[in-house]
Amino acid sequence: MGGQVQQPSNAPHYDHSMSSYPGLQAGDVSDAAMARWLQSAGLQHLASPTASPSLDPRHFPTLLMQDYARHGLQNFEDRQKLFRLMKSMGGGMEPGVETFSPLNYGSGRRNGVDGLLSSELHGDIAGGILDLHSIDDVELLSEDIGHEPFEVSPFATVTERGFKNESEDLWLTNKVPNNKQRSQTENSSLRSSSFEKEVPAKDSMMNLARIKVVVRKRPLNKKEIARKEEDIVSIDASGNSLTVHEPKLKVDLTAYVEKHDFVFDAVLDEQVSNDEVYHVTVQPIIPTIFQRTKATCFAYGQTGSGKTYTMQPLPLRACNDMLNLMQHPTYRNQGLQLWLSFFEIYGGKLYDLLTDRRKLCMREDGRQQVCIVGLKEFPVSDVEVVKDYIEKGNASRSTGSTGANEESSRSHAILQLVIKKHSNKKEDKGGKLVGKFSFIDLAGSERGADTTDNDRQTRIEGAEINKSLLALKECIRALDHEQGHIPFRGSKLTEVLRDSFVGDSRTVMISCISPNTGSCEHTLNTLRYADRAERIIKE
Ligand SMILES: Nc1ncnc2c1ncn2[C@@H]1O[C@H](COP(=O)(O)OP(=O)(O)OP(=O)(O)O)[C@@H](O)[C@H]1O
Repeated sequence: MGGQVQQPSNAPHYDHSMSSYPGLQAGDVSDAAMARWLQSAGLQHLASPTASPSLDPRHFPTLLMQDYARHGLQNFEDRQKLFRLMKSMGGGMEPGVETFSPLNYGSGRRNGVDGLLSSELHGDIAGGILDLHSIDDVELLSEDIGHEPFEVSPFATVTERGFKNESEDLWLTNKVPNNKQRSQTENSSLRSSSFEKEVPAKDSMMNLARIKVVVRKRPLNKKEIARKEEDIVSIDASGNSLTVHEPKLKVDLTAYVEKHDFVFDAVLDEQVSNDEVYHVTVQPIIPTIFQRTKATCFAYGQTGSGKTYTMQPLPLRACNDMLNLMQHPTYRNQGLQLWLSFFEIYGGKLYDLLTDRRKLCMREDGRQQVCIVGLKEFPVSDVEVVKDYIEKGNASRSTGSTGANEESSRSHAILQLVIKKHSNKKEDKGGKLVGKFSFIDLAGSERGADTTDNDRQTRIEGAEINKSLLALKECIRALDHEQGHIPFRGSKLTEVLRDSFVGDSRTVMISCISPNTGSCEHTLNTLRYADRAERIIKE
């Protein structure tokens, strides 16, 4: 699996397949048509005359993953888009045929693929799979920003280019990075940033999907390997679908396997590094934080599935990119300052993780703005300092031990990065909020359902966690249906996140799954939670 694109077994010969290229007539591959076609897939930057070497659809049937970088496909999403283009050319598939889940998910997807193949050329390439092209044409203004939006610099160029680093090479060549390589790449990615020189244009930022659902599968751990458990999750090379092979027994006790297929915006296999997770999930949203957006990224999944492992590195990388963007001429003299706070919700109560778990209290002001009284915010201008804050906060978190994880989180931990604009005026004490990114490491999803545990405290924890996860799903549902009423009051978690859901918001949900046989039921539950969230979005 991971990384290597499988070549279609019956890849079309160039001469015969041209008529099936959207907008291209056989023998008439004009640059303009090529550009329009790439544009329809959100890959317009590859059509530029400066893109070298330029892409030629005749080479698609033989294009390998290792060729992607050479053609300027630097990031994961571009590769997914191109892969889908190649698929749509007939690489062993009937147009419009996709993997469908038994839950009948994907009926909308068929339309999307048909849209791509229409002569209009305006079809949404992903049909909502990677809904990066859907345009939010109603730009909701957040209630608490009184000032004008920042102008995008005339120097700004549209770019979706991510940064290429060693971890990406490792991923491409299908090798699992060892610990040394991992720590080297993770440190080097903190020094470099794709935003140092370029700020994406506002239009391209606002084209980002409002809600994105990504699945991450962790590798089998030592205990699971020792127990000879099997890996029952296979990931499609397209990078957006997966199959769970559930072992089952018939009434006559013969064994059989039931397959469950799911499709999401992106599916990351066990070889994908934390850097790549960052590029796919958080990085595209960072510039929007400077444009009055409030973003939320959370990890969901059973205990031991990798939520903390996935979430912990993200704020550090986000800080690095935000600080770099602040140095860009567009923002350098705007009086911007980055602030960090870190707290947890445990048993329905709030605790500041950076001030010895001081108890906090949540209030609403007259404008229904959520205010966490007593929460300490720290100014940040250096990633090393952020590292210390994150370590300190994590050490204060409420953890316990579960069968699957010795260091299991019993709380929801919320790390917020806030950009504020400060002026020299006397009355401007705290600065005005520009944008906010909340990173949430949720407690294990199965705890709420755990009725076998007789410990009262654990049952209270479970009930609270369950309530908040349900409330979170309800809010995402309401948000996506653009309902006037969003049920924030369903739990402390959603109340706290209230201001991240109103106005111009972006949400990324990372569903973490364990691949072993013993976790099958929880894995299916996690995927169904994510699948519902995804379907809510597409309906
Ligand atoms: N993608 C991964 N690659 C390698 N190791 C991983 C990966 N994901 C998780 N792990 C390892 O699995 C173990 C459990 O991960 P983690 O603590 O992140 O789970 P969790 O979902 O946060 O659990 P809990 O809900 O109990 O807090 C850790 O030892 C972690 O290092």
